[in-house]
Amino acid sequence: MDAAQCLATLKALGADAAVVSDIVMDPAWRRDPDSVRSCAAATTTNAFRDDGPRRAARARACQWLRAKVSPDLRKDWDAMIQLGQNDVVETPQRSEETAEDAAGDVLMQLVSTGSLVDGEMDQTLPERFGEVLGPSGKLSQGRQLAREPPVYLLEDFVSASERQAMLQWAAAASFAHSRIDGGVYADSARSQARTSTSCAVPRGTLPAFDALAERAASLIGGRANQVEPLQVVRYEGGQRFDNHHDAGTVRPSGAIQVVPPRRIATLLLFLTSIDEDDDDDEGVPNGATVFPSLQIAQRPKAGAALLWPNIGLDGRPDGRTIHRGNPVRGTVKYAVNVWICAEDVGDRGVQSLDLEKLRVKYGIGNAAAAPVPFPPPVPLAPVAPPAPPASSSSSSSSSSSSSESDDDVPPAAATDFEAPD
Ligand SMILES: O=C(O)CCC(=O)C(=O)O
Ligand SMILES: [Fe+2]
Repeated sequence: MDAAQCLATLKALGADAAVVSDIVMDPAWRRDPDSVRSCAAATTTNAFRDDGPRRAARARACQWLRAKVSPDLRKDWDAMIQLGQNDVVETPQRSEETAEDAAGDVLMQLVSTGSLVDGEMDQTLPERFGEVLGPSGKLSQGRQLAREPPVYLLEDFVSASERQAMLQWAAAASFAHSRIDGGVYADSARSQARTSTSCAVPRGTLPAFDALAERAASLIGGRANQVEPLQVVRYEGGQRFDNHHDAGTVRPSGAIQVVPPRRIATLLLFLTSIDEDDDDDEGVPNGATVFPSLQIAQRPKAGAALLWPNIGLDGRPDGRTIHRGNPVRGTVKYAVNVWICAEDVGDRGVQSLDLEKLRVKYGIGNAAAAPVPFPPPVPLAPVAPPAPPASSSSSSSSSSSSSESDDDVPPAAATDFEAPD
């Protein structure tokens, strides 16, 4: 794709192509924060009207543009795309849309922000979550928010006194900026995608926390040793956690690269409630946990827990359980992450696991051991890029997508966007 094709794609999609073209024809745009934000906003305008193939085409154009943005301004670009995504997911039009449309939105966002690149999959997860959680399983009396994959809301999962004890502990604990990718990789970043603060809870801290870990693990037939040290999360002042998957990093192909230890399931316990009254004027559910592909938006409800599998019935990470924590405004949200893993993590905690051994054991990061690509949550039909206009740019940029990284971005003086002759 080059500049002319990118613009033609956006034009064909009815995006504010005039705005985009004004911006991108001036090579200085990529270093100017206002232009970067305007460009991101213009490229996502009305994206919710696109069907799957059109979304895919738009995502490609967005991704290509993002690669041209000066690296220090990528966070501005991503923030704008995320804003557009929130609009897309929460607008009333969504009720008419199918889960596939919603998944298309997620893909579009993930792809266009560049948070996805090709990766490996985990083929070895042996658990069949559905057998335990399905209608005949142990949890059939939980309120089932989605059938497949099964997502449950478990009211009063902890008692009022347990919850109070946890909140009291949290009030005195020391919270730090939350991390992504489990905080286990060197590049596990203080991410703009996750702006909350959090705090790990070592085993033995409080009987209520230990009981929670044990209860959660036993629900799916596991042991407390399979639960990572619990993590209390706190959101306030617009803090959020953008779309992500708890089992690992979502790649542009839709593949989810597992980050060890392998999180089979997540139980998210809400310690506080947020009512509808606390929503802003835009009608975005304040602080809700949202599964876009499953069209679930669960408001925090004190004492209740959400439980979902991170793997599908085929034992592979399931893209349909990509989820996010909506921004929290005007109140404080506390929740506890209970990540139930395929292997024992015991008292040692994640940090002390031999990650290299795990990577070797499960073929993570080893292309030869993971030859089968994980299908994207919703297969998007390939779209032929629109033919470039007759006065096509002489741009020689041929970088197309996921291989683009900060290193690949041409230096500031590159001329990809110079106006055609
Ligand atoms: O806060 C939420 O609603 C979601 C939190 C979450 O998904 C996480 O911490 O992994
Ligand atoms: Fe999560």
